[in-house]
Amino acid sequence: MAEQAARPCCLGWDFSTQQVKVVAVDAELNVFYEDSVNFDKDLLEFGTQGGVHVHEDGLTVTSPVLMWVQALDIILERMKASGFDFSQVLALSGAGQQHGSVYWKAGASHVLTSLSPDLLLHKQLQACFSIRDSPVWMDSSTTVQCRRLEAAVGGAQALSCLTGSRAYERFTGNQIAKIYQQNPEAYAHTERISLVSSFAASLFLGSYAPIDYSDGSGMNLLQIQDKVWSQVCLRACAPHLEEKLGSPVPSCSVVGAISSYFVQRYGFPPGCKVVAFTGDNPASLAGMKLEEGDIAVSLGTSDTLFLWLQEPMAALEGHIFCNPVDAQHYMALLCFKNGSLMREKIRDESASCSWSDFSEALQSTEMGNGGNLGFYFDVMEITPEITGRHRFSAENRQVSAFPGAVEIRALIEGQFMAKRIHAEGLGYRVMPKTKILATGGASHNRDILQVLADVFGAPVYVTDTANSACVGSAYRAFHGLAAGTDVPFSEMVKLAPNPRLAATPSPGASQVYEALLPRYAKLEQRILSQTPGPPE
Ligand SMILES: Nc1ncnc2c1ncn2[C@@H]1O[C@H](COP(=O)(O)OP(=O)(O)O)[C@@H](O)[C@H]1O
Ligand SMILES: O=C(CO)[C@@H](O)[C@H](O)COP(=O)(O)O
Repeated sequence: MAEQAARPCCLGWDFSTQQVKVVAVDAELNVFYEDSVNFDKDLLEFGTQGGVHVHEDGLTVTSPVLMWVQALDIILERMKASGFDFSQVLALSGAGQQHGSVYWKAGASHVLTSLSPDLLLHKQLQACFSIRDSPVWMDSSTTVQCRRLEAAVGGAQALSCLTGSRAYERFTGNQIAKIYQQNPEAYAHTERISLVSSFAASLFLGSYAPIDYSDGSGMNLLQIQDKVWSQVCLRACAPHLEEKLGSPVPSCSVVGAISSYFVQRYGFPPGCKVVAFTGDNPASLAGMKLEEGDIAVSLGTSDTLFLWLQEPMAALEGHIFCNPVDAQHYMALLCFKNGSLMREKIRDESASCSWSDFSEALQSTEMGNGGNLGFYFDVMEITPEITGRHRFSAENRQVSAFPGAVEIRALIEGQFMAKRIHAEGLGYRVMPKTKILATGGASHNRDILQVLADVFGAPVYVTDTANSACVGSAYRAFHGLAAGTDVPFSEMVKLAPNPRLAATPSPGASQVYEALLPRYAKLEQRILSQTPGPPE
C-alpha cells in the first residue's frame, strides 16, 4: 500500500443507544474516517433490540456494559486492520447516551490502570462491574424515587430550579436511588459510578474520568448554576454518593493523556490528550455549530429538540443543561422517546420494511393528511407521558386504523407537531431567521426533513455526517489542544463545514399547520386526561 501522508487528526466517539461510532477529523476539520458497530447486528450474543433489553415489567430498560466495551474492541481492531495511522491522533473526546450509569466494582481501578496490551479490553474487564446491566435513558421504572427526590428538595419546581429539570425517571440520581434500595450489596461493592460518557472516557484514560458539567446536568444531582453536586439531592438518593461520583469538571477539560494500553496495542502517541466526554446531545450541539436562535432536531433512537440558552429557564417540562462549549451559557432540551424505533415499526407495518416505500408514502400524501391526526407511543413517552396509539379523523372522531400511507404521514406530522407545540410551550419561537438543524440517522431521509420544514415553517439544514455527536466530540478534542489559550470554541470551529440547506417549507405549509397545531394540542390534552400517569 502506498505510504499514507501523515494526517494529524482528532477522534470523536459516540457510545449511543444502538451503536458505538467514531469519526476522524483532520486539521482542516474535515471528516476523513467513519465507522460504527451496531449492537443488535454485530454483537448478537447480547440479544439486544435497539441496543437495549426491555424487562418484563415494561418499564425497566438496561444495556449490558460489557457489550459497550466489546463494541469498542471491535471498532479499534477494525481501524487497526484498515491501516489507520493512530500515531497521528493528537487528542480524542467523545459522547455517550445521556443519563445511563455504569457501576465499577471495588478494585476495578487497579485493573484499568494495568491493562495488558496483549488482550482485548472486554477480556480484562469482565469482573469490573458490580451491575452488569446498566440502566439507560429509556428506563421509566423510578417514579417512586422521583417523587421522593422532589419531596426532599421542596417540590418539582424547586428541583427544576436547582438541577435544571424536575425529577425524571431516566435521570441518573433516581436510577442510583433505585439500585441502592433494591440491590444494596451491589451498591456497597461499587467504588465508582460513571455516566456512559465518563465511563467511555475512563476506558481511554486507564483510570476513572470525571463527569462533565453538561452531561452531569442530566442526573437531577448537579446544581447547574454553581456547578457543584447538590448535597440535598445526593443525600436523598443514596449514601456516600459524592465519593462514588467524584467531582464534576468543565466540559472543555483535558482529563489526562491516553492510557499506555492504547499506545502499546494501537500505536497512539503517548501525549494523545483525552478531553472530557459529554452527553450525545451536548456533543451534537458542538458538532452542528448551533448558534443562538437556531433549533436543533436530533432524529436518532430518541428524538430531541434543543437550543442554545444564555440563561436557565426552569420549567416543569424539558431540561436545562450546562452548555458544553460555553461555560457561562446553557442549552434547553426536549426529549421524545418514541423516535426512530417508532418510525421503524410503522415502516415495517405500513411500508414493507422499506425506507423508500416510506418516502413514497410521504410523497403521495398531502400536507395536513386530510385532517387525519395520529399519536404513536408504543413505549411510555417522555414528552408528554402518554402511551399507546391514538388516531383521529378530520372530524376528531377516534378511529382504529388509517390506510398505510395516511398512517405514515400521521406518524411523521404528529412527531413534528408535538416537537413544535412543546417547544413553543416553553417559550421558544420560530423567528424569520430561524434555521432548523437536523441530525441523527433519520436526517438521512429527505422526505422526513420536508415534513419537518413544513410543520415548523422554517428551512432545515443538515451537516455532511449525521453523526454530529462524533463530529462535535472531535471538534471538542481540537479545542482541548488549545486548552489554556482562551480560544473560544466558536473561533476554533469557524473553518468547519457549515450546515447545508436540505429542505424549505412548501407553499401553503404555514396555513395548513397553523390550523392543525391547535387541534393536535387539544387532542393531546384529551389523551393525557384519559391516560393514567406512570405508576407511583
Ligand atoms: N433513511 C432513513 N430514514 C429514516 N430513518 C433512518 C434512515 N436511516 C437510518 N434511520 C434511523 O436512524 C436510526 C439510528 O440513528 P442514530 O442517530 O445513529 O441513533 P443513535 O445515535 O441513537 O444510536 C435507526 O434506528 C434508523 O431507524
Ligand atoms: O435521554 C436523552 C436526552 O435527555 C436521549 O437523547 C439519550 O441521550 C439517548 O440518545 P440517542 O441514543 O437517542 O442519541
